[in-house]
Amino acid sequence: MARPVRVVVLGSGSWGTTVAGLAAQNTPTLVWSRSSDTAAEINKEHRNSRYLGDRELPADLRATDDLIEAAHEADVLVVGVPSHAVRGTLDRIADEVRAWVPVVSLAKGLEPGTRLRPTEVISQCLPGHPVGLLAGPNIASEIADGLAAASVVAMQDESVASALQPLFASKVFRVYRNTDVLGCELGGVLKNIVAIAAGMAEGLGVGDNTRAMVLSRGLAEMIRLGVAMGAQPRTFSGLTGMGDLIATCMSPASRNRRVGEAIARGLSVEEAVAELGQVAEGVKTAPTVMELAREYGVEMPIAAEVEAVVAGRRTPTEAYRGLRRRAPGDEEDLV
Ligand SMILES: NC(=O)C1=CN([C@@H]2O[C@H](COP(=O)(O)OP(=O)(O)OC[C@H]3O[C@@H](n4cnc5c(N)ncnc54)[C@H](O)[C@@H]3O)[C@@H](O)[C@H]2O)C=CC1
Ligand SMILES: O=C(CO)COP(=O)(O)O
Repeated sequence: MARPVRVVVLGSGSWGTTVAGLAAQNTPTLVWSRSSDTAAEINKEHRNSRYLGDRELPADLRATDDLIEAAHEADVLVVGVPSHAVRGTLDRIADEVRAWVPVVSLAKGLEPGTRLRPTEVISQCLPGHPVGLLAGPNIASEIADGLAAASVVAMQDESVASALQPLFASKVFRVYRNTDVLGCELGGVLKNIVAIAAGMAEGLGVGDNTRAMVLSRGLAEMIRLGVAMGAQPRTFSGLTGMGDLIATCMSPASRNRRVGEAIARGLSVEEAVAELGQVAEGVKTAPTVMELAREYGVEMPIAAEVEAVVAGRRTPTEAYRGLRRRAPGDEEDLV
């Protein structure tokens, strides 16, 4: 009998640990943590208190602080570190991962400097491997609590995607497939910036109509840049686009939204990020997205205001005033 597929997740933050917990219910799974204390806590107490509080993890989820050991074990490699850490982590194991092992990114940001998406960074570090991502409206704490949700494995090769789906799925976690890797990945990246705007709106005490305007016009910006870069417009009305945008903008647990709210309360960006103690990818990604918007010649007024706020050039109140300066054009003009 063939031995089961072994999943290895790199990164033991809130989402890396949660995805490892999902996989461990289906197949032998190992999570790598750069913290030996966290690895020991997962192994001995089946918890990751720093990121997931008292939530109990599957007893057979194993953890290690040895990156090389983790790389050797992988039949499927899941990259769950933040976008800025993907290259540094994978460079250390480029010669250790077996050829053809599929690699699945969880990261929702862009690499600062290169402007590359995480799957592009992965392809540079691990050439020749099938590379894709798992994304959707997936607030980690809710999924760790066992609440129902859905996600998407995006891979160019549908047969690899089909093989990956059951590794992460459960009765309450539905995993779809999509071959539009670019569109799915950009959805997760861009919604974080709109979520910072939604958080600022929350902190400023706006009404529901304003919230809905930020989401809808934010989605229009996501589609505009995505299509200019070559993504399928339809992808943005699915789980990885509108779905993730709604979850992240609405959830008080979203780190990006919380950063926006904290800035509107008067904290500096640095103070807001420090208060959070977890990654809010939209903060680092906003300037990179505006570079892409300029390169592709697309207008992204909401993202531009968010970028100005995180760079300290505007207050949230000024940013919302700034949005009013632009004359409304044709609503259908998405591209
Ligand atoms: N938390 C969530 O609900 C979701 C998060 N994501 C995405 O997943 C990615 C990971 O996020 P989280 O687990 O939530 O972050 P987190 O802030 O909870 O944890 C980050 C993890 O990465 C590790 N890390 C940070 N810098 C590192 C470095 N230079 N080298 C190695 N390890 C490093 C930290 O020690 C920690 O274990 C992000 O791109 C995020 O946008 C995607 C879906 C849901
Ligand atoms: O991507 C997420 C939900 O799908 C998590 O969003 P935050 O990083 O804002 O918490």
